[in-house]
Amino acid sequence: MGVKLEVLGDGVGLITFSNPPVNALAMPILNGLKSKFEEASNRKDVKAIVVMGEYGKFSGGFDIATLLETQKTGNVSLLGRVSIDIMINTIEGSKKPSVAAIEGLALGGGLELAMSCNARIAAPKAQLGQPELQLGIIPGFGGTQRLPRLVGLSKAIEMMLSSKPVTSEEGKALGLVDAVVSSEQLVATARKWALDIAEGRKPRIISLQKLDKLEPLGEARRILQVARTQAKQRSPNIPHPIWCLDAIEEGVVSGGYAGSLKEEQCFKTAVMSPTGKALVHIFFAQRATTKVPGVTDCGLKSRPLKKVAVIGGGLMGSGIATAFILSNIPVLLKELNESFLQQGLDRIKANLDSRAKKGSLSKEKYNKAFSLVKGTLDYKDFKDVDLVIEAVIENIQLKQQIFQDLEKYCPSHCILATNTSTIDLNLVAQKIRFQDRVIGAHFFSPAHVMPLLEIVRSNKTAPQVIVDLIGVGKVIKKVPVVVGNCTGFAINRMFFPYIHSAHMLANLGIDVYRIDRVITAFGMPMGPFRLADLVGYEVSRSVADQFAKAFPERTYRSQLISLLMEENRLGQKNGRGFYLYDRQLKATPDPDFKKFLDESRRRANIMPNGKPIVISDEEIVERMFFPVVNEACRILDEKIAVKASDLDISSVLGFGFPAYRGGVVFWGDSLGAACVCDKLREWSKTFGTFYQPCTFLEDRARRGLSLEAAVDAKSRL
Ligand SMILES: C[C@H](O)CC(=O)SCCNC(=O)CCNC(=O)[C@H](O)C(C)(C)COP(=O)(O)OP(=O)(O)OC[C@H]1O[C@@H](n2cnc3c(N)ncnc32)[C@H](O)[C@@H]1OP(=O)(O)O
Repeated sequence: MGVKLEVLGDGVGLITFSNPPVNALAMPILNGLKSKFEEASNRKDVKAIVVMGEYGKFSGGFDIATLLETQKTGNVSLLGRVSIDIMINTIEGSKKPSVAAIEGLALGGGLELAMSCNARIAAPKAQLGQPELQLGIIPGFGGTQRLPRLVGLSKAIEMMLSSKPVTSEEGKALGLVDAVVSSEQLVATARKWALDIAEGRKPRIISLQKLDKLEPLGEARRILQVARTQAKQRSPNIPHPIWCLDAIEEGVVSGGYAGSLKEEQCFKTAVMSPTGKALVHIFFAQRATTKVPGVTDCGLKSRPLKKVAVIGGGLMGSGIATAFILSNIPVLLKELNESFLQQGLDRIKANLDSRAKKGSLSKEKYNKAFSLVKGTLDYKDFKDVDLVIEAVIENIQLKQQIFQDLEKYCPSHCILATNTSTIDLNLVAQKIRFQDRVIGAHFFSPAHVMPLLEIVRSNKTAPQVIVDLIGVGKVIKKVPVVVGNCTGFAINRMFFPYIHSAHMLANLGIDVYRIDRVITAFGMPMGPFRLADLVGYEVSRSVADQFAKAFPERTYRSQLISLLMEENRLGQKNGRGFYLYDRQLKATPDPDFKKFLDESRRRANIMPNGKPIVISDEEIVERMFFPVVNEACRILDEKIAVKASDLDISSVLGFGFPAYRGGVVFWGDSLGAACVCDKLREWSKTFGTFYQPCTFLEDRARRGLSLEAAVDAKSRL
């Protein structure tokens, strides 16, 4: 880690910085850059400066660990005054011109550093972007000022608000990059460019003072107004997109320096905001999922995967097969008969078609992907597969038979995985000899789209097999979360109290449409009743049965869904469920729905004195999610998950808990363990054991500890 200055024979001062793996701009690097720029600026033998990152990467941006430390300590001075002090005064204000030589990536602060130079030369396919909003913050080293001046306001706003990078080639077309040259030519071209500027053959462009790409004031204000309206509509619960637009506007109206001052202020506010804290937490939580103590720290390497077999071509199996072939892994799809097999292959084709229709799959890639799937009816074809994923219906006997067959036909190194979402792994593997190669690979529907892979290990699963499956997850671009074995594992276990709470509230007199509205306003993609319509009631019922058996004391059973089914209301599937659906599947509340609700409430008979309870929207959210936090605590206590951040990521990627609230445990902590515990205890007095806080939560609340603090009990796995 460090910054060095090398003065080359042609008079170019080459500044190289390194901070593996992504050359993050930690404070020592930024201070090193400042000092080397000053030195180069003052040296008589330096005519011009080229700056580049080591290891084929420019920079992944400001060091996010520093953001975390600032948030944890509350010490905003850790952020320094980089924008004014280094980017404007030292780099742009240098006596010598500078050129950035970009390879690999220039993201966030990395791109801001490059934009402070007088030109940017990039190797092909580098990624350039301002992804700060994804972290709940805004660009803080001048990005809100320089990007609009280089690429125009509309494109700059789009890049910042979407957090999406552009390639070198796109950057060239936009004016962000001055030339794209091969990696071998990169430094030589940058040196020449820098000398051309120093010797007057090319203009010295100072991005912060550029005006030609900025729209006239009236037009700029209109663009900003439209962006503001859209940002508020799209993300009503988060403030930082608006702060980003405020900083841009200040720069457009009052000039780049005033804009930089405004940006600095908004950047610091954003870093310390609840959204900034939550999204920085999510960034690290996502990267921590592949660090499993006792498994990934033992020197094991994931073995290469050449061929996968998927058993069952239903919705899940076809989605899983699609995920593999899209990542160039050959798949053998096994079905019971020709007709089922054809249906499975057709489903895979439909998945690819839908990608192609959206423009995200070229004809060539489509053909390549589809050529990688082969159908079979015979286990004899399994002799060279490295991984089998069973994705048949949730029937224990059927799964046990399949695993016995697999043990017979698959090679001895082959991993045997089940996609069950609820059934105990030990039951699935009960009848086979080598249970150490059995693992759960729980995908979420649609499997080729949803980003999460819940990897379930039993107490017998070999660490090598877990490491292999983490590797598989990465290959197929999923976030793998490793959890222990129990009914529902981690994600469905957290989710089931949410659904039960919704039904309890409905039977306590709260309107189902109001519940859905409140939960959507909180940030979930849809409310629990709209979701039930989408998923189908059979699935909900079979999962509910499993939970009722495993956790009877905290199961709440309602008659509502049975009442709907009795009248052939099956949800979205037949256009009538909690909602009515038109041809475009647009859901509208049904005025006649009240009769089902009244009957369900009559049968449940839990309204105090027979009258609906009266509660605020805030309490609806708490009643829905505090039991989820409570279940997360049980999962941590039982060591089904090894760290709280795994549950945060699981809740965000598995059931759509808003990332900007940091995941369920982080959110619970933001309210305080005592607050969650006290309310649950209070509700449990009237409404029973469903709300009873668990001992882990009680203990944390009593000791004033956070829920995410590490668990000290020994693992039960
Ligand atoms: C003031 C400024 O405007 C503010 C900023 O610049 S904020 C930062 C803006 N930059 C970003 O948001 C980029 C964040 N990083 C990424 O998107 C991705 O890491 C990447 C595209 C750079 C690389 O992706 P990939 O190759 O899949 O590697 P990935 O596993 O994500 O990261 C590798 C390691 O680098 C770390 N890392 C990545 N970017 C980092 C950063 N900006 N700061 C600190 N660490 C970073 C990761 O935490 C991870 O560490 P680990 O190995 O200990 O878990």
